[in-house]
Amino acid sequence: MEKPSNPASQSPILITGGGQRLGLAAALALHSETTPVIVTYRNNTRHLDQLQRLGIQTIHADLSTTGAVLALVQTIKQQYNSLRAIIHNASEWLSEAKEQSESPEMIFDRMMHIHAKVPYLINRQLSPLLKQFAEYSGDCSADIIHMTDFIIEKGSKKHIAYAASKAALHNLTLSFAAQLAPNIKVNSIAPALLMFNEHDDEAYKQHALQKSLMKLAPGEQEGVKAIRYLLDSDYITGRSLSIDGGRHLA
Ligand SMILES: NC(=O)C1=CN([C@@H]2O[C@H](COP(=O)(O)OP(=O)(O)OC[C@H]3O[C@@H](n4cnc5c(N)ncnc54)[C@H](OP(=O)(O)O)[C@@H]3O)[C@@H](O)[C@H]2O)C=CC1
Ligand SMILES: Nc1nc2c(c(=O)[nH]1)N=C([C@H](O)[C@@H](O)CO)CN2
Repeated sequence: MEKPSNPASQSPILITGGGQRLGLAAALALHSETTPVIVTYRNNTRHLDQLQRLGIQTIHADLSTTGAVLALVQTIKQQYNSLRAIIHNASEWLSEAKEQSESPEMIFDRMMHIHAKVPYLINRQLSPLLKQFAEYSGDCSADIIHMTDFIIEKGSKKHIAYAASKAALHNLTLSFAAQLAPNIKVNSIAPALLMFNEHDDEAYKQHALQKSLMKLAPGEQEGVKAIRYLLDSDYITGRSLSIDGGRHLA
Protein backbone atom coordinates (compact mmCIF):
# COMPACT_ATOMS: atom_id res chain seq x y z
CA MET A 1 0.00 0.00 0.00
CA GLU A 2 1.33 3.49 -0.94
CA LYS A 3 1.81 5.99 1.86
CA PRO A 4 -0.77 8.83 1.69
CA SER A 5 0.41 12.04 -0.02
CA ASN A 6 -1.61 14.40 2.23
CA PRO A 7 -0.59 13.02 5.60
CA ALA A 8 -2.25 15.42 8.07
CA SER A 9 -5.71 14.72 6.67
CA GLN A 10 -5.12 11.00 6.36
CA SER A 11 -3.44 10.15 9.60
CA PRO A 12 -5.33 7.15 10.93
CA ILE A 13 -6.42 6.18 14.40
CA LEU A 14 -5.08 2.76 15.40
CA ILE A 15 -7.35 0.72 17.70
CA THR A 16 -6.07 -2.56 19.12
CA GLY A 17 -8.54 -5.40 19.68
CA GLY A 18 -11.26 -3.77 17.62
CA GLY A 19 -13.13 -6.82 16.36
CA GLN A 20 -15.88 -6.62 18.96
CA ARG A 21 -17.55 -4.61 21.74
CA LEU A 22 -15.90 -1.29 22.69
CA GLY A 23 -13.08 -1.42 20.11
CA LEU A 24 -15.59 -2.16 17.36
CA ALA A 25 -17.97 0.59 18.49
CA ALA A 26 -15.08 3.09 18.63
CA ALA A 27 -13.92 2.12 15.14
CA LEU A 28 -17.42 2.55 13.70
CA ALA A 29 -17.91 5.89 15.48
CA LEU A 30 -14.53 7.43 14.69
CA HIS A 31 -13.86 6.30 11.12
CA SER A 32 -14.20 9.08 8.55
CA GLU A 33 -12.72 10.05 5.19
CA THR A 34 -10.35 12.51 6.82
CA THR A 35 -9.46 10.33 9.80
CA PRO A 36 -9.54 6.68 8.80
CA VAL A 37 -9.39 3.92 11.39
CA ILE A 38 -7.14 0.87 11.48
CA VAL A 39 -8.32 -2.00 13.66
CA THR A 40 -6.27 -4.94 14.86
CA TYR A 41 -8.06 -8.17 15.67
CA ARG A 42 -7.02 -11.53 17.06
CA ASN A 43 -9.92 -13.91 16.36
CA ASN A 44 -12.15 -13.48 13.33
CA THR A 45 -15.48 -11.98 14.28
CA ARG A 46 -18.67 -11.56 12.27
CA HIS A 47 -18.04 -7.80 12.36
CA LEU A 48 -14.88 -7.76 10.26
CA ASP A 49 -16.81 -7.74 6.95
CA GLN A 50 -18.77 -4.71 8.12
CA LEU A 51 -15.55 -2.88 9.07
CA GLN A 52 -13.93 -3.70 5.74
CA ARG A 53 -16.99 -2.63 3.74
CA LEU A 54 -16.77 0.78 5.42
CA GLY A 55 -13.13 1.11 4.38
CA ILE A 56 -11.71 0.41 7.83
CA GLN A 57 -8.38 -1.39 7.51
CA THR A 58 -8.31 -4.58 9.55
CA ILE A 59 -4.99 -6.15 10.48
CA HIS A 60 -4.79 -9.60 11.96
CA ALA A 61 -2.53 -9.43 15.02
CA ASP A 62 -2.46 -11.86 17.92
CA LEU A 63 -0.38 -9.66 20.19
CA SER A 64 0.53 -12.38 22.65
CA THR A 65 4.18 -12.46 21.55
CA THR A 66 6.73 -9.67 21.31
CA GLY A 67 7.47 -10.76 17.74
CA ALA A 68 3.85 -10.21 16.74
CA VAL A 69 3.84 -6.74 18.31
CA LEU A 70 6.97 -5.76 16.41
CA ALA A 71 5.53 -7.19 13.18
CA LEU A 72 2.41 -5.03 13.65
CA VAL A 73 4.58 -1.97 14.21
CA GLN A 74 6.51 -2.73 11.02
CA THR A 75 3.30 -3.09 9.03
CA ILE A 76 2.05 0.28 10.25
CA LYS A 77 5.39 2.00 9.58
CA GLN A 78 5.52 0.61 6.05
CA GLN A 79 2.07 1.97 5.24
CA TYR A 80 1.87 5.30 7.11
CA ASN A 81 4.04 8.33 7.84
CA SER A 82 1.79 9.58 10.62
CA LEU A 83 -0.93 8.56 13.06
CA ARG A 84 -3.69 10.68 14.62
CA ALA A 85 -4.09 8.44 17.69
CA ILE A 86 -3.49 5.04 19.22
CA ILE A 87 -6.19 3.50 21.40
CA HIS A 88 -4.88 0.62 23.49
CA ASN A 89 -8.05 -1.38 23.93
CA ALA A 90 -6.92 -5.02 23.51
CA SER A 91 -7.42 -6.81 26.79
CA GLU A 92 -8.30 -10.02 28.55
CA TRP A 93 -10.04 -10.16 31.89
CA LEU A 94 -8.37 -13.23 33.38
CA SER A 95 -9.35 -14.30 36.88
CA GLU A 96 -7.40 -16.26 39.48
CA ALA A 97 -10.70 -17.35 41.04
CA LYS A 98 -11.98 -19.56 38.24
CA GLU A 99 -11.83 -23.30 38.95
CA GLN A 100 -10.04 -24.12 35.72
CA SER A 101 -7.96 -21.00 35.55
CA GLU A 102 -4.44 -21.12 34.19
CA SER A 103 -1.41 -21.20 36.49
CA PRO A 104 -0.70 -17.97 38.39
CA GLU A 105 2.58 -17.55 36.44
CA MET A 106 0.73 -17.77 33.16
CA ILE A 107 -2.03 -15.39 34.25
CA PHE A 108 0.45 -12.83 35.53
CA ASP A 109 2.59 -12.96 32.39
CA ARG A 110 -0.38 -12.74 30.05
CA MET A 111 -1.91 -9.81 31.91
CA MET A 112 1.34 -7.86 32.14
CA HIS A 113 2.09 -8.61 28.51
CA ILE A 114 -1.16 -7.46 26.92
CA HIS A 115 -1.86 -4.53 29.27
CA ALA A 116 1.65 -3.18 29.88
CA LYS A 117 4.32 -4.57 27.54
CA VAL A 118 2.27 -4.29 24.36
CA PRO A 119 1.31 -0.61 24.88
CA TYR A 120 4.86 0.18 26.04
CA LEU A 121 6.43 -1.29 22.90
CA ILE A 122 3.83 0.17 20.53
CA ASN A 123 4.09 3.64 22.07
CA ARG A 124 7.88 3.64 21.86
CA GLN A 125 7.89 2.44 18.27
CA LEU A 126 5.00 4.48 16.89
CA SER A 127 5.25 7.76 18.81
CA PRO A 128 7.35 9.29 15.97
CA LEU A 129 4.32 8.80 13.68
CA LEU A 130 2.07 10.54 16.22
CA LYS A 131 4.57 13.38 16.48
CA GLN A 132 4.55 13.62 12.71
CA PHE A 133 0.77 14.17 12.79
CA ALA A 134 1.21 17.03 15.28
CA GLU A 135 3.84 18.61 13.06
CA TYR A 136 1.78 18.29 9.87
CA SER A 137 -1.34 19.67 11.48
CA GLY A 138 0.29 22.67 13.17
CA ASP A 139 -1.86 23.32 16.22
CA CYS A 140 -3.28 19.86 17.03
CA SER A 141 -1.71 17.25 19.23
CA ALA A 142 -1.95 13.52 18.65
CA ASP A 143 -3.31 11.13 21.27
CA ILE A 144 -2.52 7.92 23.08
CA ILE A 145 -5.41 6.46 25.06
CA HIS A 146 -4.96 3.57 27.48
CA MET A 147 -8.10 1.64 28.44
CA THR A 148 -7.58 0.83 32.12
CA ASP A 149 -10.19 -0.01 34.79
CA PHE A 150 -11.81 1.42 37.94
CA ILE A 151 -10.09 -1.29 39.98
CA ILE A 152 -6.63 0.21 39.55
CA GLU A 153 -7.61 2.34 42.56
CA LYS A 154 -8.56 -0.54 44.87
CA GLY A 155 -7.29 -3.84 43.46
CA SER A 156 -9.45 -6.94 43.01
CA LYS A 157 -9.55 -10.20 44.98
CA LYS A 158 -10.59 -12.21 41.93
CA HIS A 159 -8.57 -10.42 39.23
CA ILE A 160 -5.29 -9.71 40.99
CA ALA A 161 -2.90 -9.80 38.03
CA TYR A 162 -5.45 -8.05 35.80
CA ALA A 163 -5.73 -5.20 38.32
CA ALA A 164 -1.94 -4.93 38.71
CA SER A 165 -1.42 -4.88 34.96
CA LYS A 166 -4.05 -2.18 34.41
CA ALA A 167 -2.40 -0.15 37.20
CA ALA A 168 0.90 -0.57 35.34
CA LEU A 169 -0.83 0.68 32.21
CA HIS A 170 -1.99 3.81 34.03
CA ASN A 171 1.57 4.37 35.23
CA LEU A 172 2.67 4.26 31.59
CA THR A 173 0.16 7.06 30.99
CA LEU A 174 2.07 9.25 33.45
CA SER A 175 5.51 8.54 32.02
CA PHE A 176 4.58 8.79 28.36
CA ALA A 177 2.53 11.96 28.95
CA ALA A 178 5.62 13.63 30.40
CA GLN A 179 7.93 12.26 27.74
CA LEU A 180 5.80 13.00 24.68
CA ALA A 181 4.29 16.43 25.51
CA PRO A 182 3.37 18.76 23.93
CA ASN A 183 2.96 16.95 20.61
CA ILE A 184 1.16 13.94 22.03
CA LYS A 185 -1.42 13.82 24.83
CA VAL A 186 -1.49 10.55 26.78
CA ASN A 187 -4.47 9.64 28.95
CA SER A 188 -6.23 6.69 30.56
CA ILE A 189 -9.92 5.87 30.51
CA ALA A 190 -10.91 3.93 33.63
CA PRO A 191 -14.32 2.27 33.29
CA ALA A 192 -16.15 0.25 35.88
CA LEU A 193 -18.80 -2.06 34.46
CA LEU A 194 -19.56 -1.03 30.89
CA MET A 195 -21.21 -4.18 29.56
CA PHE A 196 -21.79 -7.75 30.53
CA ASN A 197 -20.39 -10.81 28.84
CA GLU A 198 -22.59 -13.42 27.14
CA HIS A 199 -22.10 -16.02 29.87
CA ASP A 200 -22.99 -13.72 32.79
CA ASP A 201 -26.03 -15.01 34.69
CA GLU A 202 -28.81 -12.92 36.25
CA ALA A 203 -27.45 -13.21 39.79
CA TYR A 204 -24.03 -11.92 38.70
CA LYS A 205 -25.63 -9.11 36.74
CA GLN A 206 -27.69 -7.93 39.70
CA HIS A 207 -24.65 -8.11 42.00
CA ALA A 208 -22.48 -6.14 39.55
CA LEU A 209 -25.14 -3.49 38.96
CA GLN A 210 -25.40 -2.78 42.68
CA LYS A 211 -21.73 -1.81 42.84
CA SER A 212 -22.20 1.70 41.42
CA LEU A 213 -24.42 4.64 42.35
CA MET A 214 -25.94 4.73 38.88
CA LYS A 215 -26.72 0.95 38.91
CA LEU A 216 -26.24 0.76 35.16
CA ALA A 217 -24.35 -1.22 32.56
CA PRO A 218 -24.18 1.77 30.20
CA GLY A 219 -22.80 -0.09 27.18
CA GLU A 220 -19.95 0.56 24.83
CA GLN A 221 -21.18 4.02 23.73
CA GLU A 222 -20.19 5.41 27.13
CA GLY A 223 -16.63 4.36 26.32
CA VAL A 224 -16.89 5.91 22.86
CA LYS A 225 -18.02 9.22 24.39
CA ALA A 226 -15.00 9.23 26.71
CA ILE A 227 -12.65 8.51 23.81
CA ARG A 228 -14.17 11.36 21.77
CA TYR A 229 -13.86 13.71 24.75
CA LEU A 230 -10.14 13.04 25.07
CA LEU A 231 -9.53 13.25 21.31
CA ASP A 232 -11.34 16.62 21.22
CA SER A 233 -9.43 18.10 24.15
CA ASP A 234 -6.42 20.37 23.68
CA TYR A 235 -5.38 20.46 27.32
CA ILE A 236 -5.89 17.12 29.07
CA THR A 237 -2.82 14.95 29.40
CA GLY A 238 -1.43 12.51 31.96
CA ARG A 239 -4.90 12.02 33.44
CA SER A 240 -7.39 9.25 34.01
CA LEU A 241 -10.98 9.78 32.94
CA SER A 242 -13.28 7.75 35.19
CA ILE A 243 -16.46 6.31 33.72
CA ASP A 244 -17.74 4.38 36.68
CA GLY A 245 -21.24 5.50 37.69
CA GLY A 246 -19.92 6.85 40.98
CA ARG A 247 -18.69 3.43 42.05
CA HIS A 248 -16.15 4.97 44.45
CA LEU A 249 -19.04 6.34 46.52
CA ALA A 250 -21.35 3.33 46.49
N1 LIG B 1 -16.36 -4.37 29.39
C1 LIG B 1 -16.31 -3.73 30.54
O1 LIG B 1 -17.29 -3.66 31.30
C2 LIG B 1 -15.02 -3.09 30.96
C3 LIG B 1 -13.98 -2.93 30.06
N2 LIG B 1 -12.80 -2.33 30.45
C4 LIG B 1 -11.71 -2.18 29.49
O2 LIG B 1 -12.20 -1.55 28.31
C5 LIG B 1 -11.60 -2.15 27.15
C6 LIG B 1 -12.69 -2.68 26.24
O3 LIG B 1 -13.49 -3.63 26.93
P1 LIG B 1 -14.22 -4.81 26.13
O4 LIG B 1 -14.75 -4.28 24.87
O5 LIG B 1 -15.11 -5.48 27.11
O6 LIG B 1 -12.96 -5.75 25.81
P2 LIG B 1 -12.96 -7.29 25.35
O7 LIG B 1 -12.81 -8.21 26.52
O8 LIG B 1 -14.10 -7.50 24.44
O9 LIG B 1 -11.56 -7.38 24.58
C7 LIG B 1 -11.21 -6.52 23.52
C8 LIG B 1 -10.39 -7.24 22.50
O10 LIG B 1 -9.07 -7.50 22.96
C9 LIG B 1 -8.59 -8.54 22.14
N3 LIG B 1 -7.40 -9.21 22.69
C10 LIG B 1 -7.27 -9.79 23.90
N4 LIG B 1 -6.05 -10.36 24.01
C11 LIG B 1 -5.41 -10.12 22.83
C12 LIG B 1 -4.14 -10.46 22.32
N5 LIG B 1 -3.25 -11.18 23.03
N6 LIG B 1 -3.82 -10.05 21.08
C13 LIG B 1 -4.69 -9.33 20.36
N7 LIG B 1 -5.93 -8.99 20.76
C14 LIG B 1 -6.27 -9.38 22.00
C15 LIG B 1 -9.76 -9.50 22.06
O11 LIG B 1 -9.63 -10.27 20.89
P3 LIG B 1 -10.52 -11.61 20.63
O12 LIG B 1 -11.78 -11.09 20.01
O13 LIG B 1 -9.69 -12.39 19.73
O14 LIG B 1 -10.72 -12.24 21.99
C16 LIG B 1 -10.97 -8.59 22.06
O15 LIG B 1 -11.55 -8.45 20.80
C17 LIG B 1 -10.65 -3.22 27.67
O16 LIG B 1 -9.34 -2.72 27.75
C18 LIG B 1 -11.21 -3.54 29.04
O17 LIG B 1 -10.26 -4.08 29.94
C19 LIG B 1 -12.60 -1.91 31.72
C20 LIG B 1 -13.61 -2.05 32.65
C21 LIG B 1 -14.90 -2.61 32.33
N1 LIG C 1 -11.02 -7.03 28.66
C1 LIG C 1 -12.04 -6.96 29.51
N2 LIG C 1 -11.91 -6.32 30.67
C2 LIG C 1 -12.94 -6.24 31.50
C3 LIG C 1 -14.17 -6.85 31.19
C4 LIG C 1 -14.27 -7.53 29.97
O1 LIG C 1 -15.33 -8.09 29.63
N3 LIG C 1 -13.20 -7.55 29.16
N4 LIG C 1 -15.21 -6.76 32.06
C5 LIG C 1 -15.13 -6.16 33.19
C6 LIG C 1 -16.37 -6.16 34.06
O2 LIG C 1 -17.42 -5.54 33.41
C7 LIG C 1 -16.28 -5.52 35.41
O3 LIG C 1 -15.91 -4.19 35.27
C8 LIG C 1 -17.59 -5.60 36.20
O4 LIG C 1 -18.01 -6.87 36.42
C9 LIG C 1 -13.87 -5.55 33.64
N5 LIG C 1 -12.83 -5.62 32.68
